[in-house]
Amino acid sequence: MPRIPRVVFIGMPGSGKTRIGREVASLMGCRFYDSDDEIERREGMTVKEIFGRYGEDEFRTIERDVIANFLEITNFSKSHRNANSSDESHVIFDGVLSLGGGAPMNRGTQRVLREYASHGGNVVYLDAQPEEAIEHATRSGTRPLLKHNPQKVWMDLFEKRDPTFRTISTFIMPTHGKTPRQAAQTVIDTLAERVIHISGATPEYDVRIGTATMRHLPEILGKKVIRVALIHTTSVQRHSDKARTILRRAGYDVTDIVVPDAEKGKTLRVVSHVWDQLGELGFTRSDAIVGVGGGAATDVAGFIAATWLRGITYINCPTSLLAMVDASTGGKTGINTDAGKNLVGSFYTPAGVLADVDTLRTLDQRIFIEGLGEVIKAGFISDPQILRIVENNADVLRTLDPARIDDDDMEIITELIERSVHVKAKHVSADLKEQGLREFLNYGHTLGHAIEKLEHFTWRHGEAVAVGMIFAAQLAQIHGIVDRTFVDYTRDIIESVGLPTSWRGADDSKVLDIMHRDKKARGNMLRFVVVDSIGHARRLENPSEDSVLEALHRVEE
Ligand SMILES: NC(=O)c1ccc[n+]([C@@H]2O[C@H](COP(=O)([O-])OP(=O)(O)OC[C@H]3O[C@@H](n4cnc5c(N)ncnc54)[C@H](O)[C@@H]3O)[C@@H](O)[C@H]2O)c1
Ligand SMILES: O=C(O)C(=O)C[C@@H](O)[C@H](O)[C@H](O)COP(=O)(O)O
Repeated sequence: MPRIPRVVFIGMPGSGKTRIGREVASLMGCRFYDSDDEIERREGMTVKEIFGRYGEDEFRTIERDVIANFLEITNFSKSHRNANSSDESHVIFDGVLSLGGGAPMNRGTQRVLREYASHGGNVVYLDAQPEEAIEHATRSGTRPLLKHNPQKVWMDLFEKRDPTFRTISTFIMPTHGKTPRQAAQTVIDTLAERVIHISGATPEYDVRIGTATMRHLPEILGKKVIRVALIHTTSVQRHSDKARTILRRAGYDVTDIVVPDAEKGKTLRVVSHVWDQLGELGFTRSDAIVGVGGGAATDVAGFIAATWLRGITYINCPTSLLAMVDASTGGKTGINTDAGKNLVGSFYTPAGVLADVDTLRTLDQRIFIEGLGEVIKAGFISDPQILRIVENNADVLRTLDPARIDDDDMEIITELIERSVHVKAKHVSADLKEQGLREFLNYGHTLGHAIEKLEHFTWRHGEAVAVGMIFAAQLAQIHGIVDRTFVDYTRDIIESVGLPTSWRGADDSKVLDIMHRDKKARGNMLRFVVVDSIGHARRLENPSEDSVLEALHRVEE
């Protein structure tokens, strides 16, 4: 089976393509290759001699062929493949390749790199500080190009190459302040991330799930952003501290804006107060918001971003399981009003979602388990494998102490997050504004939102959704859509992870009243999402009030 480099480094002269590339290869226990060495071996001449004898155009053609050969472009089949997963594959991703500084400027080489990346290859742009890179590049005195006025020559090249490097790379790695070893470790951590692309929205963006993912904040914000408002609650202070450090190191002017915890933060009063703060700070359209926290914090941060100056850039850094699997992705932003939950908001897409799974370690156990409500929902509406993983690991999940998550637990949790985000991505990419498919993400929410409101938010969102799913299953059974076994299975899996399975809280009329204010309702007609077989959702429109109340009474037991 052909072997293809797992990562290809590109960058300016002196950016560390060889030093960092070698470190990455050594940490991964694989071989390091340099395209210039390979060209010299193949041609039996030095790069300088090839330039001298044939000129740059011919050199770039040879270089393109060597790189294409390395990347086995012709061996790629149409089947999906991912260098970062163990998916079945017709090639093995192994080794590290470093390219000559000017290589990605050749159109043919660009096509080769794009094809490689489209099959899961990693093209890493080492983004070095000019002074450091120039110093490194000129130190050996072996680069003829930089012999005279290296500062100007390097900067001119940088102006030309940087935009291309940014578009051609699959990720950009700022190297400033890092030893080659640290930079290599960061590359390896990034390669281990699970990345889910969200399309069908402007901007399109990635959800990155892994460790220390907040390091990507600067590369997503880019160079135009000057001020960043870091919106968070005090309960996640240590995580927002990390974000602040990363942002300040990258040169942003960062202001912390602390909002009240949980649903208390999702109010117009809080939003209005933050608008005032942004006004005082002189926030312009080229400034940005970073929301760090649970789903309530990311919902309100997103809403503020959507409404300030009619929309500025924002990034979500979810820190609860529920926010990672659901709330942070998809661009539903909003606040609660006296009339009900999430009744005011907008669809406004983040520029990126950075889920650092290590932040889960500071969660309360109840909040962790709550998140499983939305995980199970994703399983019921779209991905039966999620339910199998939950079933197989129910004891671990129910008794998990987040402070003591070990590697095996983390693997299970990360898999559940990744799968749930895929479910979310499928629905929001196809239907950002909830005109059809996206409604299925609301499974369990019609009663769920009513419970939250009637219990004055003492019930957690995921807990209420859990009971809401049992209610929806009961309703589906009453309407002959599923049988009793399905209802029992729903209740059992929810119970197995320690989520509530019943609720008795209010007059029927109060529950019905809130259900009528659900966003899925149309006029006087109630509409529900039900599941007719595991992994497949559909709508149930205008069921009789008797059947709705019968289902409600069944969850009181
Ligand atoms: N926009 C969407 O698509 C979407 C989807 C699902 C849920 N939601 C919303 O998300 C909210 C529920 O999210 P949630 O369950 O994360 O609740 P939450 O935001 O209230 O967070 C739960 C609690 O955990 C704390 N917390 C969060 N991360 C922590 C950490 N790492 N360490 C310690 N404490 C931490 C929070 O401060 C809070 O006290 C609801 O408002 C719900 O409506 C939105
Ligand atoms: O993203 C969606 O769409 C969802 O419905 C996801 C839900 O899990 C989430 O709770 C959402 O906030 C509910 O939206 P709402 O419009 O019903 O309030």
